[in-house]
Amino acid sequence: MMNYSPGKSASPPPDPATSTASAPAPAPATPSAPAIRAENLTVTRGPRTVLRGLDFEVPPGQITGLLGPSGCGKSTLMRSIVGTQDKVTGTLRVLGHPAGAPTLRSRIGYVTQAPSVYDDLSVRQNLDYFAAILDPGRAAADRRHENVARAIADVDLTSHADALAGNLSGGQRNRVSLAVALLGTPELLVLDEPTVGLDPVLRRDLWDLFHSLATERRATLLISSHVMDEAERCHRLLLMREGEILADDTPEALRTRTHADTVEAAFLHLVDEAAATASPQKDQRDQKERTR
Ligand SMILES: Nc1ncnc2c1ncn2[C@@H]1O[C@H](COP(=O)(O)OP(=O)(O)OP(=O)(O)O)[C@@H](O)[C@H]1O
Repeated sequence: MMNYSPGKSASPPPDPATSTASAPAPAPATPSAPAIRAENLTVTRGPRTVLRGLDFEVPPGQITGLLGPSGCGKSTLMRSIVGTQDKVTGTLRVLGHPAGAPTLRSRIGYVTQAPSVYDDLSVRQNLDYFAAILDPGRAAADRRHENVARAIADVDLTSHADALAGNLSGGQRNRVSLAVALLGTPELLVLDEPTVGLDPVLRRDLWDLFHSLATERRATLLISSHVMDEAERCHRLLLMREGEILADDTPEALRTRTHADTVEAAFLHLVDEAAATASPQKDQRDQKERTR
């Protein structure tokens, strides 16, 4: 079990594997300044416009799910937010600064889809290495030791702390990456498909950890997934399709608005609605990009 006490929350979030439309995650009170604010955010990659004039806000201290089919632009949006994406135009403010500002480096934890760990180091050595970069010097040794132990416990790898990362399963290596991102106690965590390849028990435990980070550490989490049942675990959702935001709302409001039982059904409803109102210009543009 991960380092999380469900009893501390007013009402624990539902299990994504078994959650139903009647069990949305509780949302903490929303303070005013958004953690992320995008206006007319546009990104091109090669000849393609991958994100098309996005306008949205991500509230602080909550879990926002970024959902949509493969290739819709989720990773590109996350890369833009953490400042590693080229050819970004429009406005993108993160924790009150322009995305990519050096001052944000220690305030954001980012976990990519491919785990970034050293296979020839143990779990603890990986964490020690990144902790020494974040918080260098002899005087910080005790603090680093504590932070490393906490991050390893957060992701439930204490019993594997001395195993070589290269000998771990794919899901375990993903969790080492997540532990690295948790080291600096970041205010914003950007997690690109963190639950891919995990069994239902680990998935549930990770979602419990995410909720504890939001409720107890007041962190803001932006989590991408293309598994729609995980949407029910989020306080808010950004539903994406083909580089555009189809909806920006709570899971409950989305289901109510579309008269759907699940977020997946709501998403399909919104896709059909968007197709029905698509302009001939958009059809022409799509056709042109497909033939490039
Ligand atoms: N280097 C590149 N050059 C041109 N187009 C690219 C490049 N990388 C990605 N794309 C395109 O950008 C679009 C968005 O890709 P992105 O990886 O952001 O999608 P995604 O929603 O994260 O997909 P997945 O869920 O499969 O990870 C895709 O259509 C992809 O083909």
